[in-house]
Amino acid sequence: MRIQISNVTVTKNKKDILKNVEWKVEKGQHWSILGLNGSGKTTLLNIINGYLHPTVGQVEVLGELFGKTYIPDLRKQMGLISSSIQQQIQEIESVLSIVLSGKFASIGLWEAVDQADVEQAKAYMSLLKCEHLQDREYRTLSQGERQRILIARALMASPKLLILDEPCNGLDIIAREELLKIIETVSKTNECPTLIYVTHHVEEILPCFTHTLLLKNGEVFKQGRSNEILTEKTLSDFYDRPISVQIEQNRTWLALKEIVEQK
Ligand SMILES: Nc1ncnc2c1ncn2[C@@H]1O[C@H](COP(=O)(O)OP(=O)(O)OP(=O)(O)O)[C@@H](O)[C@H]1O
Repeated sequence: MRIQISNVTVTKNKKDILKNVEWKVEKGQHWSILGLNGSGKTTLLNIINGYLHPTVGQVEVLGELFGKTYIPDLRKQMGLISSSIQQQIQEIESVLSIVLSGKFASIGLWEAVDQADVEQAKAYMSLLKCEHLQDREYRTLSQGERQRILIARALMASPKLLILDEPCNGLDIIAREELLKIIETVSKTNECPTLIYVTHHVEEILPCFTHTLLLKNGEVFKQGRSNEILTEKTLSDFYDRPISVQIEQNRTWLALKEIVEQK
């Protein structure tokens, strides 16, 4: 079992921002988490990373029960790609150094590396299609390039779990599609960690995401196999709007029926 969240409630200022969440992620699955703004996605990720403790309930990640494990050690087995990680990277650090620092899960490269580490970093940069950027400073990179480098960096630690928190935010359609294609490629590698992909956008849910969790107002609205969750009926209920669904390139694309019909 990669993640087991049992009956988790988080209460802040007398409000339940997560309520009775039950969720299991098994080895071999990749999950997307879909929710509107304020639905509790970030709170759930903070619970998994051990940055936030539930008010009620039990959390187990990679077989370790929270409360009985040393979370900083556990975090070394979890990669996280998020806007807050992006902001922590030094503007003048080189791409190769950033990727290498992933081996130590450090911001900045402070430890000695050997040739095998450099070869490994180059292999990941090649997988993420950013090898040509290795000597560039972080500040000179586009948003899409930054995301690719941060994924290569996360893979250097050989994590068992890789959390991608809205990685396509701020990307234009071409950069977004390039990044999604790369994520699909990563998902097919033998050593691919369990992926957790958080998004507002259904069309970003790639075929590799075998399962989807719908979060609404802090509660699990529905969860299960993506092809059973991403249906017109479930998504219309989820968004409280009539939704029409089209499947293209094995992905689900949405339109609001009211808007389609007004045309
Ligand atoms: N410390 C806190 N005190 C009070 N309310 C909070 C706190 N942290 C989060 N919330 C509220 O809990 C709700 C869920 O927040 P969360 O950030 O988890 O949502 P989200 O799904 O990640 O949203 P977004 O997609 O906009 O990032 C929001 O209404 C937020 O205002």
